[in-house]
Amino acid sequence: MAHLIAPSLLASDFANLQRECEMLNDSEADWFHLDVMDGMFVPNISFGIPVIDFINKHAKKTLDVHLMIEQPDRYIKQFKSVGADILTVHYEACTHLHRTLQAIEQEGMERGVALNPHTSVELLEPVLEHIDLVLIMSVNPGFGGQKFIEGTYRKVERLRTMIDSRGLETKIEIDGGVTASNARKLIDAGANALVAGSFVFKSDDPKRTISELKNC
Ligand SMILES: O=C(CO)[C@@H](O)[C@H](O)COP(=O)(O)O
Repeated sequence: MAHLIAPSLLASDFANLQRECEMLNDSEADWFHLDVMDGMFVPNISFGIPVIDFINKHAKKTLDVHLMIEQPDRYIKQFKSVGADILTVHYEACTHLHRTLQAIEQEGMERGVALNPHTSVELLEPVLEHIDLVLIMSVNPGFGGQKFIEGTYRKVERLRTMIDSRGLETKIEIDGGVTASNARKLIDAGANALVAGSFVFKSDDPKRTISELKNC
C-alpha cells in the first residue's frame, strides 16, 4: 500500500483556514491532521472542537485528530460529532487505555494511540490488536518546527515487527520534523503515514511539497 500524507494544519495560516482546506482537498494529501493541545498534557494550547467543526465543513478527506490532552475520554463523543474519522489519544494520558479504545470504537472512529519519544513501543503489546493506528512522536509533542529525533527509526522497525508478526493491519504514523530528507527512510523502516506541518505549510508551494512527500 502506498504511504499516506497527513499535513498538520497546526502550521497553516489560520486567517485563511478555508483556503488551506481547499488547497489540501486539491492536493495529493490523504488526511487532514488536526493537533488538539490543552496546555496541560503539553505546554501549548492550539485549537479545539469548534475549529474542527469548521474544518469538517470544508474538508473532503479523512480527519485524523491527534489529542494532546489529559483525560481524553471526556470528549470522545464531541470529536465524533464534529467529524473525526481517526481519534488518537496519548498512551501517557490514559489510565484506562483499553476502556478508552473501546469508547472510540463504539463511536465508530478508528482507534489511534500516540507515543511520546521516551515511551517504548513494547508497552503496546497487550492492546495492539485493539489499535488501528500507532502514532510515533518523532519530536516532543506541543510545537511544530522541531528537529526530528533520530532514534525514531529503530522504534518504527520494532513496532513493524510486532505488527507483522501478529498478522495485524495496524498503521504506523510518524509525527514531528518530517521532511523530504527523512520520509523515504521512515517508509522503509515500516511507516505507513507521515504527518508534516512546517515542511508543507512554510514551503513556497505547499501543494507541490505534499506531492514531493507522496512520491518520495
Ligand atoms: O503534534 C505535533 C506537535 O506536537 C505535530 O503534528 C506537529 O505539528 C508537526 O509539525 P512539524 O514538526 O512537521 O512542523
